[in-house]
Amino acid sequence: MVDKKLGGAGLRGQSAGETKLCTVGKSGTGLTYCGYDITDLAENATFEEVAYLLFNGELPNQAQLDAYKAELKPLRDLPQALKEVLQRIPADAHPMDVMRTGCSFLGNIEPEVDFSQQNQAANRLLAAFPAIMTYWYRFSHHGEDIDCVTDEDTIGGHFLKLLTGKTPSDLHRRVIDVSLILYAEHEFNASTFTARVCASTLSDMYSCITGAIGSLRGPLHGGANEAAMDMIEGFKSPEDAKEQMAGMLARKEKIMGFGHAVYRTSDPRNDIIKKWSEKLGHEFGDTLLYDISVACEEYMWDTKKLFCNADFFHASAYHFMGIPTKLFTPIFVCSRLTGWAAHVMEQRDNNRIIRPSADYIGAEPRKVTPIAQR
Ligand SMILES: CC(=O)SCCNC(=O)CCNC(=O)[C@H](O)C(C)(C)COP(=O)(O)OP(=O)(O)OC[C@H]1O[C@@H](n2cnc3c(N)ncnc32)[C@H](O)[C@@H]1OP(=O)(O)O
Ligand SMILES: O=C([O-])CC(=O)C(=O)O
Repeated sequence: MVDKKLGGAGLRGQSAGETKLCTVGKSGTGLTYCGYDITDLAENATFEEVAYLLFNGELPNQAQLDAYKAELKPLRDLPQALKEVLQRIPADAHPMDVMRTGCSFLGNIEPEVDFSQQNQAANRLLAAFPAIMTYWYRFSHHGEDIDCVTDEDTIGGHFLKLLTGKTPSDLHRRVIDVSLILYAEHEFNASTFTARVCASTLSDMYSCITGAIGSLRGPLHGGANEAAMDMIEGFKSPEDAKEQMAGMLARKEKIMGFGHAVYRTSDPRNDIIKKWSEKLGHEFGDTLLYDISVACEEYMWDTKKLFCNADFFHASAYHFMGIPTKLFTPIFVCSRLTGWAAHVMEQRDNNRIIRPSADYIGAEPRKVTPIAQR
């Protein structure tokens, strides 16, 4: 892991543009948003403050934060036409496909007609994504036609209340808020780069975000938190985890939730979510899943020098909060939308269409043989 191959396939380590939004793998803890360290933000800010920071470049003061939250709250409800679309999506659909469709459909009925509406479009998605996910989930899985408005003050609390219908505990509100902060932004990762490529053609905000959701869906990116959950659920004990992981590595299988395209020795988000996972395990009254996760972490480091990325301890943390596994990656969407939209705005500010070149490795020039002679 320490000797990561740079350049070549995957554009690893190559600069593909400039950003003021984020640094990954630089000095300090290795992740900053607009100059603020992720650990500082996770301890001393809320997700709405981070969203404001990414969209405006500065943290809000209290009056600005109050005004921003007041602006977002009326945008939480879903139009009837969107509810009807969500009602038609079956329970066995992939929830990331639901998010992609929800985003795309909203772009049909509330389009971003010109770029002066970009903040409005981003705020609409930020406020409405929790309801898109939970309205579909509760309708398709439990036949409930839920009210998409809650009295919860924050986006995280609003999501938890929509999911369960119950007022969340302060601990759960805080953990989901921290999780949304951790997932909000990460420089030129695959989904953000997708959004920027789309933005560079001067396309609309909804198209950029819809494309980004498609890229986040894969198990090598956002889908890893669900894949990690599926894996750790199959381990009976910390000892069993180590034994089974040895087999997986011998079969050259990828262990989801480990490794990173940029970080070499650790992901700064891991320590933060790991601590919250431990706390939640104690509150849950059964820390087995946490203990198994710690055994996986130790084993992977000892044998392969591979470390947990942001996704690994999110699996146990979300599980302890009673969140269904299939909603893990959609929560990532609710958060990363802020980073994606901020990058779309930044790309538009100084745009040139993104169009790299390829090294040709195909056939030498040749003539078309008439079809009867092929
Ligand atoms: C929020 C996020 O999106 S974080 C990323 C979430 N994704 C995952 O957790 C999926 C599992 N991890 C991976 O597939 C990879 O580590 C990635 C996609 C994140 C990064 O890929 P790369 O930058 O190509 O990995 P890297 O160059 O560090 O790989 C070095 C070696 O370690 C191996 N390796 C890397 N990660 C893992 C893993 N999780 N399990 C097993 N082997 C691994 C690679 O196969 C490679 O081996 P090789 O040289 O024999 O081919
Ligand atoms: O940066 C990456 O390649 C993946 C990642 O951790 C993220 O998007 O949060």
